[in-house]
Amino acid sequence: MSKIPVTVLTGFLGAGKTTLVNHILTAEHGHRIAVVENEFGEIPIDDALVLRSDEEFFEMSNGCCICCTARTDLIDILRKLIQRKDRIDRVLIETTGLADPNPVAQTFYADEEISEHFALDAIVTLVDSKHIGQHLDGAGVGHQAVDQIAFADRLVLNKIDLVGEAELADLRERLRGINATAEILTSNYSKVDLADILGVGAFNRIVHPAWLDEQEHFHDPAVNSVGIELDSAVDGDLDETALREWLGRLTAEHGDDLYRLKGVLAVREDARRFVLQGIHRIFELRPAEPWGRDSRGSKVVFIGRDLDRASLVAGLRTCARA
Ligand SMILES: Nc1nc2c(ncn2[C@@H]2O[C@H](COP(=O)(O)OP(=O)(O)OP(=O)(O)O)[C@@H](O)[C@H]2O)c(=O)[nH]1
Repeated sequence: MSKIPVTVLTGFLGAGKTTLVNHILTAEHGHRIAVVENEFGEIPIDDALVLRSDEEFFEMSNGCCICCTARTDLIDILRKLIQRKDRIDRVLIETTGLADPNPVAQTFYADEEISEHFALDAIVTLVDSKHIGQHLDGAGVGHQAVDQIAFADRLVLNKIDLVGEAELADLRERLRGINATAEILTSNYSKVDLADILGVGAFNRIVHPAWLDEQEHFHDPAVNSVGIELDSAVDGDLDETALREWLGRLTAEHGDDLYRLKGVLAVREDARRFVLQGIHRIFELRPAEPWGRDSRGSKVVFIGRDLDRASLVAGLRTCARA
């Protein structure tokens, strides 16, 4: 049974989230998306569209529906969506004002029924290209605007009508300094190709090798990124038990500072690649495609605050010697 992919949408105040949601709810894009709103009442939809108090979902004419968690919690909403599964093919959760995607992400791992039907797909962060600079100026880690950029899988630079090419190039450079790995898209009035933000499989995807090369560009001292590469022929494969224990300890002890961990790993005596994905204290390590003729090796990227490269390298190497 295929799981319904879930996109988590974040973005600082005024970035264009509501504009995107309105676009999803009204345009003929062919996707049947359930939009879960944090707070109902933010979307400027007609009076005619306002939910009656006993209704939890409002169906739009393009096949999408909208529901809100103000009245009930996310798990309840998702349970109800399971019953409507034949009518939706994607879920988008707008995390209004929520800097930390951890509680939302947790829902998809911690609850058995939910994780059976849904799979976290990607975290998409909308950025107001004109104004984000002033939010980032002087903002340290822990500031919403910085954090939302740091943990994104996709960054959508919106409002590009308001900036020139040079300004946009500077912005890209700056965002690369906070998040070396997210794919960057641009938009006007949040008009993105929905296929670019929904069902992208960031949580399933094999890590792109270019990620590690991009570490060199990382220069924001507050948020840093540590990329580690082990060549199996030289350093050996990893022991799965040791690896799980180490990751468990690492995320338990440093979960607050670890925004994302992602990687592809060579596990001893297993022909398959193992994919690592994590957000703060949640991590998932699972087998994926076989290595085949590719040479085996482990690549991991940690993104977070004040990460200690030496101890991360030592920790991972220990798993290769276990
Ligand atoms: N010029 C320009 N304005 C835009 C664009 N996208 C959105 N806006 C405008 O920016 C304002 C804020 O957009 P919203 O979609 O409400 O932003 P939001 O992220 O939902 O804002 P909050 O709910 O405050 O977090 C609105 O007036 C939009 O019409 C764009 O690409 N260019």
